[in-house]
Amino acid sequence: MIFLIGFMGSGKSTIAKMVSEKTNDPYIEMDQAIEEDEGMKIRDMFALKGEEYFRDKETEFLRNLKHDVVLSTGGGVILREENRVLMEEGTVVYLKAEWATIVERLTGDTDRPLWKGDNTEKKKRFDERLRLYEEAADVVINVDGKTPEEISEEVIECLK
Ligand SMILES: Nc1ncnc2c1ncn2[C@@H]1O[C@H](COP(=O)(O)OP(=O)(O)O)[C@@H](O)[C@H]1O
Ligand SMILES: O=C(O)C1=C[C@@H](OP(=O)(O)O)[C@@H](O)[C@H](O)C1
Ligand SMILES: [Mg+2]
Repeated sequence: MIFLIGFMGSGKSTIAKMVSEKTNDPYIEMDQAIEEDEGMKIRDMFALKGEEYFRDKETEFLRNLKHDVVLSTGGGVILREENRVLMEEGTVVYLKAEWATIVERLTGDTDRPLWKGDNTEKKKRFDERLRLYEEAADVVINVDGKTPEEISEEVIECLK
């Protein structure tokens, strides 16, 4: 099992798909799987049911994961201790991006309910989470200035 973790915009969804295409290992995009299970977009889930409801779905998803897959998680998966413990079952790869990289990629994004407010608020969330990503990670890959192609190759390389 490979878990890709990292802040919103670090490239988890993009890289999981690419790694899976290169290795032929199956992959799951956790946010997408939850959206399909719930029949609802994540931003609507946050708005209608609240963040905790979504967090429960994330934990449930990890508890029920049976098959060996490449999994792109959502950026907040590291918030719950139970999730961090569940991910110890596999290799946790942290896609580490500088704040400037995140801003460059997500400016104008309206899909992510927690990508909101002014930059100080967003940066605070980023800073608060850094330690949790580092702690949960088995492997850290710096993604700044690299193409998805290069990052995918690095992920595959470090899993050998
Ligand atoms: N290495 C990269 N270089 C440039 N843009 C990237 C790279 N990886 C992802 N992106 C872009 O950044 C945005 C966020 O990527 P995404 O895979 O959704 O991240 P996450 O799942 O971590 O939030 C998307 O628009 C994606 O195309
Ligand atoms: O960081 C977060 O708390 C979240 C990140 C999102 O996934 P991405 O990291 O793929 O954007 C998604 O799970 C949800 O909007 C919450
Ligand atoms: Mg994603």
